[in-house]
Amino acid sequence: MIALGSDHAGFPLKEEIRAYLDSKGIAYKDYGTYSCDSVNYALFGAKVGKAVAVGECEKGILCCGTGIGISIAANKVPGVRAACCSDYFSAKYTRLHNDANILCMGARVVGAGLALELVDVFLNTAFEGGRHADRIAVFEQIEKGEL
Ligand SMILES: O=C(CO)[C@H](O)[C@H](O)[C@H](O)COP(=O)(O)O
Repeated sequence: MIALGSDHAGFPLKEEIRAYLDSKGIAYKDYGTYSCDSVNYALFGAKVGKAVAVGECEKGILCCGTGIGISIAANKVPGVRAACCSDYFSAKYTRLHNDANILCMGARVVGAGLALELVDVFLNTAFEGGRHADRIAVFEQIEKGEL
């Protein structure tokens, strides 16, 4: 199950992604927003972040104008590794090396064509583990205030 979320700026891109997931038969839960009316991106970053952190959803996809504000919000939730990406290489390697669990994109940065490629590689690339797992373990220490 994929958690989807956006603010008003990201809403049109979220709709494109929703249609793409439907076409691929990929299950998702849409945490809003549901229109272009102005809203605060942080609320939706938090909703999707929590859904992923508690295991209600395996991964998340978030969109705002730049992808940055909503990624900052999601990353405040312990257990979230949200990556704001606008190129294919980053979307792939944030899975391989960072085990990112939320992909964030800017609807004012990337077009729908590229965004769907990023979604595809993000959802279909497995974490490499090994030395990268040791590095990710340090995130947890940071979250616990040990570092
Ligand atoms: O948080 C952001 C910047 O990282 C997002 O791009 C928002 O979507 C943006 O700030 C919203 O701007 P608006 O002028 O209120 O539409």
